[in-house]
Amino acid sequence: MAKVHVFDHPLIQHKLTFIRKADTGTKEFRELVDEVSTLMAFEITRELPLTEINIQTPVCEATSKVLAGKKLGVVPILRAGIGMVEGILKLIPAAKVGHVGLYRDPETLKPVEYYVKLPSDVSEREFIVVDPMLATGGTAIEAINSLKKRGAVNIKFMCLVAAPEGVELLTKEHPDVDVYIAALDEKLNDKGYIVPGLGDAGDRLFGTK
Ligand SMILES: O=P(O)(O)OC[C@H]1O[C@H](OP(=O)(O)OP(=O)(O)O)[C@H](O)[C@@H]1O
Ligand SMILES: O=c1cc[nH]c(=O)[nH]1
Ligand SMILES: [Mg+2]
Repeated sequence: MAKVHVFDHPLIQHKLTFIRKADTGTKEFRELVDEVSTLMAFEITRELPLTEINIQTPVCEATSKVLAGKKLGVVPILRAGIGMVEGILKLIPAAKVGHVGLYRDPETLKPVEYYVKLPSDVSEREFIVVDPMLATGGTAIEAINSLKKRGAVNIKFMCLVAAPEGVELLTKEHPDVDVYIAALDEKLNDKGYIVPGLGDAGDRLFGTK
């Protein structure tokens, strides 16, 4: 069964408030999404394996811990997921970056795939699929289907704001995928937007309508 982690760290919650505010402009919105993504990456990497190496400190020889070199991949769901990539790479710069392009049809709310590019060693990597919004869940489910179809076996999903409907469907469809959320909101409205949410994440990141 998938685990659902809601990050209640005060810095994440504080920054998210300003991301949500309608009068936050594109520049500040993008910077805040970047910062929250770094903070979430700090939490999500908590269980990365370590190994010990021998080093010389100015005082003596010692054994000390370094990352064991697990192969990681970050996969933003285009477009809005792009806003989270740099923030994550600040902490795990060696991760490879794949892309899955999906948009949600505004009438049917069904996801439409238009692009996929993943690292070649898909089955050996641990992937973090990122998108600021998990609304109906259709997009995240399709993105993960796309990765699994190409051989991915180790996947986490990370988003800023989720609706309960999306979390329920995603964890039902992909029980092996743990979900990491900055805030679990109240519901979806009749247009499929998260309430209270933050509006259209892609439009707010890139200044489009
Ligand atoms: O959970 P769902 O109901 O599927 O909705 C969530 C999706 O909708 C938004 O993308 P959008 O279609 O606006 O594309 P964009 O990133 O290009 O703006 C958002 O960034 C998610 O990808
Ligand atoms: O609230 C929502 C729902 C889907 N996509 C968004 O960008 N925002
Ligand atoms: Mg959008």
